[in-house]
Amino acid sequence: MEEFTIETKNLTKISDRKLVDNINFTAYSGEIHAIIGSNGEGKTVFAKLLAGVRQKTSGSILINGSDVQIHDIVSAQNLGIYMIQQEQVLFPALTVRDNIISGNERKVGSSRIWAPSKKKADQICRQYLSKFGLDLDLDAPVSSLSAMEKRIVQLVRALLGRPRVLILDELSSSLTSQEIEITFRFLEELKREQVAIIIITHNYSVLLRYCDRVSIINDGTIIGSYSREEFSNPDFREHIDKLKMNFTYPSLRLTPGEELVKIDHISGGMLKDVHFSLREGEIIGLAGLVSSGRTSLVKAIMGDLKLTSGAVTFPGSKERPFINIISEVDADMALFNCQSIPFNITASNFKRITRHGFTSNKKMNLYGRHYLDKLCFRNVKPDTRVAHLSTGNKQKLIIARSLFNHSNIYIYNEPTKNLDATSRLELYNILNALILEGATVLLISSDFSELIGMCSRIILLKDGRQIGNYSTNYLSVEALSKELE
Ligand SMILES: Nc1ncnc2c1ncn2[C@@H]1O[C@H](COP(=O)(O)OP(=O)(O)OP(=O)(O)O)[C@@H](O)[C@H]1O
Repeated sequence: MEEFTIETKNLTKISDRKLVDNINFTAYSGEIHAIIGSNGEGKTVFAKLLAGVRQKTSGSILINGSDVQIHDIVSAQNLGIYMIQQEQVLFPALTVRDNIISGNERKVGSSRIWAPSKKKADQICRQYLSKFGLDLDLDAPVSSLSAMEKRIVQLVRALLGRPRVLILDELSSSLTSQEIEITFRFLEELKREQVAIIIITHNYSVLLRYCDRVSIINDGTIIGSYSREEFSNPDFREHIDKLKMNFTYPSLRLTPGEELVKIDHISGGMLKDVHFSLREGEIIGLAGLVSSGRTSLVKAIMGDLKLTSGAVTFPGSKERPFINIISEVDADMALFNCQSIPFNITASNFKRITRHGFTSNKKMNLYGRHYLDKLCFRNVKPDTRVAHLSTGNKQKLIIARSLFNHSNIYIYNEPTKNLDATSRLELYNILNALILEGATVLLISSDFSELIGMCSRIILLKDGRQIGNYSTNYLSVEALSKELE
């Protein structure tokens, strides 16, 4: 592929306010260009304008200096611009094969009339999936895949279109460092083929390790662009400090108190002889790769999995206590999109806002405002529509909802996915406050540095078996990844 540039000149998008404000931006073929910034600053809206998912209000997009018209996704794709969105844009009930091939039929050799043969489609799907080390059942519905596998299916679908510009919105969230490495090894290959790769990320190590250039978005506009050689400039460091991307974990190690949950040699589903305890004042990490049994273990604790041996007990409670959980489903599935922000926050415990049998709107709004402040939502008001929130802000809303309902057992599955560094730190401090009050937290995360930074112990699961229960004092990300290989 020949070299080219994709540029924007004064690109602007106005909705109820300016979401993208006069952005001048250039990305070059054969580079990985990162876009960074806090939650809700306009990164996704900007990327969607390039990819034709949303339409600009004014300004222009240019390829090699010539104005191009992007009216919709198809016109963007005809110019070679493809985007992997943060939300999963897949057909959950269709097979892996159909999801990959849909929209790409002509590119895999079908005629105007006939769909591509199953044999040909399978061959192409396997060829691309194997680049990521995946050997998926092509007849499986996409809904049965893990987060990483779904992302790769979306990526493969885009790759079949032979993109010139590939935009990846938060590809690395919920991926382990190994999975990130596999993905970027492939992106490096595309880079050599002169594809311009634009990634939106909150992950500082991804930025340092893989990106050639970075643009910083604040309040809908680009406030600085830096090449890799400029990453040590004081000016750039100042931006990074402001975004807190180089934060250190506020780890708090307390002496564990009473046992709150005892997982006593349980087997059932895919779990085999898993055993550990959750005690007051502890954050315990749970690490495992795809299909390791993390979800089954959560189900077992919630009483939602039939056990063949062992038991989950709650010493100190006569009956099953209330467990506060953030599950792995996408924010869009977990929120009431047509209801207000205060409704979504207080929905976990309407009793707290009920007077004389009626929910009090006044109390609902009061609590809504309180949690918006507590979790530092920027540019968000209680009456902002939930559907219009950025992905990171939706995730914060889920966290706020879980905090609204007090409990002393918290199970948080990937709670920091899509959060900017400031919001992550905010959440870590909240977790510390919870354990200081005597709660216990089971933190499930693909981010091993987060687990090592915040947890006192880490349980390792592999193929449903517990292969380790380690203190994090002397544990490194590399050692943890090696154990799980
Ligand atoms: N359709 C819409 N109408 C009104 N406001 C919107 C709409 N879509 C997005 N916004 C607002 O635009 C701003 C930028 O959103 P965007 O999704 O681009 O943020 P982001 O920088 O990608 O954040 P994150 O890191 O959380 O993904 C947010 O304040 C969001 O609430």
